[in-house]
Amino acid sequence: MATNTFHHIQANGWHANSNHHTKLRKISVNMSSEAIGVHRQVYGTLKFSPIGALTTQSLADTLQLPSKNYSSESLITSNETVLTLLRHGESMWNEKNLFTGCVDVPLTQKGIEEAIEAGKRISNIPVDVIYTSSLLRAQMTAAIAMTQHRCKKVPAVLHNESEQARTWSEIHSEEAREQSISVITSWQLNERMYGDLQGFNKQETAEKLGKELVHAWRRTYHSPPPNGESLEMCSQRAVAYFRDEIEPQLLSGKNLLVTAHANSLRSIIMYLDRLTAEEVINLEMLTGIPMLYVFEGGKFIRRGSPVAPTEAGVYAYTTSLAFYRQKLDQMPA
Ligand SMILES: O=C(O)[C@@H](CO)OP(=O)(O)O
Repeated sequence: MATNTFHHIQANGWHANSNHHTKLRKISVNMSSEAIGVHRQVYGTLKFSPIGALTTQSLADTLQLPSKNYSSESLITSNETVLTLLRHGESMWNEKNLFTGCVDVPLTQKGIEEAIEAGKRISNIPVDVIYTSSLLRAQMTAAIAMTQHRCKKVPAVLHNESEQARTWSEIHSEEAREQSISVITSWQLNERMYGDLQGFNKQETAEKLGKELVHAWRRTYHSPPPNGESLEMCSQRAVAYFRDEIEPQLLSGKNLLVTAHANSLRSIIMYLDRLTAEEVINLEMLTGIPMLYVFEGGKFIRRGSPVAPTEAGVYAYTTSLAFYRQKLDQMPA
């Protein structure tokens, strides 16, 4: 991989060390300057999906926007939707370098700050529904990130653990419902279950049992840690959930935020980017760095990580996103 390419990916908080499959292409995005106010070049990492999001058709579709309603659903009238993936901020066990897996520990102060920063980065990206794991650190990250969102909607957890919990958490005012974003929690998005390693220090374990063995448990696709899940096992439940629950929502026009974990997200990205078992070894997920995908025509196109809310280029990903940002600008303060 060319040095520039590697640096670009690193700058986006995205460590994909694979050097022969990641192609960086420069995409010239020429949008209506009157409508969008930007004409910029956007850099995207393309693996196997062709770029198809920027067509005159989608621009024409997007131009038919209602003026009063600020919901992202009505703003994005093309068939395009966005998927934002976000690993939780630093947890108290990340800080201590302990194998965490399904142990349910909260964020550190640094993790809270990372979630705020992530929220700023996605504050102009539409979010209609939030999916999160059933673990506190992912839920905290989603809730904290949404405090920064310019739509000012309130995330509200749908409690689906029993019929009673579902009924008792219902919102009955239509106005309040419109101003809220449903949060759907699912164990299938949880971190891989780390088995007998949960609670042990990663470095000490590597020193005791051998670096190669521990690296194989942590990063390879097929090797399960003792009594725990391999990435493959984690992938079977996380990707099945993604295909059965998350993809249909994107297809139905919803823009989604998914907050989850290093290995459930590695599984999902492996599926989205069609990585091989070899390639996924080098896929590292940083805490609190959002990654944006555009979903159009049944294809996922990775668009990188939004850098900052002030960065004009962020809004030049697609015309629909630029319009959504423009509508947010018009919202009363
Ligand atoms: O401990 C864990 O649960 C995970 C993520 O922090 O560790 P790893 O770096 O091995 O994926």
